[in-house]
Amino acid sequence: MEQKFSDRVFERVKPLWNSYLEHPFVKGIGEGNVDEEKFKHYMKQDYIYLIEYSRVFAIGAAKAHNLKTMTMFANLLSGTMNYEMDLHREYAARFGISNEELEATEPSATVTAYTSYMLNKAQNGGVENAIASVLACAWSYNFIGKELATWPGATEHELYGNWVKLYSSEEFTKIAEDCINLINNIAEGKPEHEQKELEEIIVKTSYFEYMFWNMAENKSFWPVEPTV
Ligand SMILES: Cc1ncc(CN)c(N)n1
Repeated sequence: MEQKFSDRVFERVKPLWNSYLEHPFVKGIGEGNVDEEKFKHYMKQDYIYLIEYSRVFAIGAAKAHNLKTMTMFANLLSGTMNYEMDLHREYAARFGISNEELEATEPSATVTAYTSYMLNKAQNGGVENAIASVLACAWSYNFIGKELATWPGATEHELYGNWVKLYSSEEFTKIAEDCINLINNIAEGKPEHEQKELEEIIVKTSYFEYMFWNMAENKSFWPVEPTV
């Protein structure tokens, strides 16, 4: 059977994605013992990350060559803004954070770097760059969610259970699978050097994902100069 582009990508990123499962913040969600202040910081930063991530889907829709691809990007955009971001709004309400405050969150250095990278690639390339920029985001969260859902008590945890449930849900699995199908359809038949460029975007965004988990664990924002 012919290898799909996503199979080759998965082989490359698997060690890095497996390391997410060892990350203290991710493990803490699965074990239900993440510090609440760290989780609040993560949730706020993730909300504004998702606004920029949604823009990448919009760019993909605008650059699509046919109606089927355009519709898929539009559905991914709607799924993110209405389904995934509802989780963040629900957590914010529990923490007493208004939607206005959530939306006005100042982006950290990691969020700024990550979203600037994705938007730059999507704006300066074709539709293939748009989907390559968001693939690791959707797919790796589903990879993590499905794994954590097998950990004892993870989906029932009173605070973090909803996170695990959403990212392992059928709806979110469909979002991840739609991204995988899009990249396979778009990468198919492209010359090796172009496939390599897409693979590089997916590897870089996978590194950014790791940096995001670090940002959450360390509650980091911007580095502070010791002398100022
Ligand atoms: C940083 C990040 N990456 C990916 C996802 C999943 N859309 C997310 N919510 N946040």
